[in-house]
Amino acid sequence: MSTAPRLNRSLPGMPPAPPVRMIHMGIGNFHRAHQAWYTAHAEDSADWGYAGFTGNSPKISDALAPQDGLYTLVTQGSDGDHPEVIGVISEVHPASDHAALLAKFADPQVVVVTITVTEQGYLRGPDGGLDLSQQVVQDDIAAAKADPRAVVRSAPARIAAGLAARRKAGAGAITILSCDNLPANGEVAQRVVSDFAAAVDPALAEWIAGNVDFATSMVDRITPATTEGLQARVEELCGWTDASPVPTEPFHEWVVQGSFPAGRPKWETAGAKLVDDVEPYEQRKLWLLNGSHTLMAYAGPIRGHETVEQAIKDPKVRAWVDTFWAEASRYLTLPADENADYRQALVERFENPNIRHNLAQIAHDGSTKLVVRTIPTILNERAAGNLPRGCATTVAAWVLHLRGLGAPVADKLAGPALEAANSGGLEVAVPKVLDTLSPGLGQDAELVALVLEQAAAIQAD
Ligand SMILES: NC(=O)c1ccc[n+]([C@@H]2O[C@H](COP(=O)([O-])OP(=O)(O)OC[C@H]3O[C@@H](n4cnc5c(N)ncnc54)[C@H](O)[C@@H]3O)[C@@H](O)[C@H]2O)c1
Ligand SMILES: O=P(O)(O)OC[C@@H](O)[C@@H](O)[C@H](O)[C@H](O)CO
Repeated sequence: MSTAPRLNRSLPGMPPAPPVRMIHMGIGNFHRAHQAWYTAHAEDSADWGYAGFTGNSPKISDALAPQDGLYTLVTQGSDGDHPEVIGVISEVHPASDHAALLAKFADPQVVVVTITVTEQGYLRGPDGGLDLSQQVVQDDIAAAKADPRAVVRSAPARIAAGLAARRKAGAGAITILSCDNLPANGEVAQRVVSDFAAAVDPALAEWIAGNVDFATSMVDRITPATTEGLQARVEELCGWTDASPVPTEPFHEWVVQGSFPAGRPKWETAGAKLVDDVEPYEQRKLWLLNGSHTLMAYAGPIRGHETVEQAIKDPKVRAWVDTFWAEASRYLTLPADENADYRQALVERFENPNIRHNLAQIAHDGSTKLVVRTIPTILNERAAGNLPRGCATTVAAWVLHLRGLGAPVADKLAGPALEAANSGGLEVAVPKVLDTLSPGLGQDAELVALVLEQAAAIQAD
């Protein structure tokens, strides 16, 4: 049993809690390595504290509340582990503390809400709007109609309930800033929150349209899940126990587009880029980094790999990744030489031997991820008359994954794809799975043949 003290603000040298002027919804590892890090490193960090809320499970709030919101961020580079205490989370709450969430939204001092609720947390339907067919959405609409302060569970409903409380309090304009790996994540957040509000109270939807800035951002920092080994390492390096330290890589990037009518931390002083159009950066990151992660997450485990590092160092996987990158790069709008440098830097980041990024973690929720990471390049390539072998490798590996090979399936929305993938032999399954990703794609005989070829290649040797 350790005799080391638990990390908390009364230990010598710990930072004071800044005043709460921001909310984070979906506090997990990524928020703590990224938005909280940028805030802690901004020149006005002493003025900007976070009230952090988990997205669903109370695991992180249970770990951080006894630590006064403090945690150890361990940057794992080729030169070893660098621990740092991050102090900008001034208070932390479980998602179930709905009253606290409403109180923070109603506070005029609070002017920014960052969110990381995962790609599936937005509950989008096939038309991009809020999926009204989902039970949780229907339950939340009924609850919010009966009482605007009623406890609701989905992210769009919780944000809309917070905004209703803000409108009632006359607390003024606010920015909702999405930090999830989704293209046009600000527009996506705006659409699902506005759809929810319109279903509950059209006047609220109108208030949102006039008072809420939905900002968009490209976020990047490879941040795996915490391990017990990291907890032991922190105790060894720092002399305190931390129930929830965060491992991360040295690289970080944040490109933000928003008007922030009520202010924000000076994130640019910590290296964030504030731009008028985030889309070119988003596309490059989602297609090159996340797209190749997705390829490796399904193909890697079938070839016996557990981590990104192992997969990228397998020459066969590396060749598939290079092929995929060449295909996707044809449709990027940033300068070609910058994209080439970006790919080279990605190889170095993926090969980092000190970061253990499990492929099974990245394999979660493929039905949502392939649609934004792989399908756009397939459609672009087919329209140009090309056969995209790299993209076909991702699809083939995903079909094999859905048929039980490699990492276990963890994807609440994969029902139709799972059924399609297991409906017969691969020749039957592949067109059906392609149709779940993009209706009609399964009719493309040349593409189907290529996916089958790559399925054989993944399973060879
Ligand atoms: N980890 C990374 O390297 C990384 C990098 C860039 C972007 N991101 C984005 O951040 C998200 C979270 O990643 P993480 O590493 O912090 O994961 P995590 O598992 O550490 O935390 C996930 C958080 O999301 C919440 N959540 C999960 N499902 C939800 C749902 N359906 N509705 C509302 N909240 C939900 C959880 O309660 C938790 O608070 C990713 O899905 C991705 O979009 C992560
Ligand atoms: O976080 P997800 O689940 O959207 O995707 C898994 C990884 O591709 C992702 O977390 C990357 O590590 C991250 O996007 C790097 O910035």
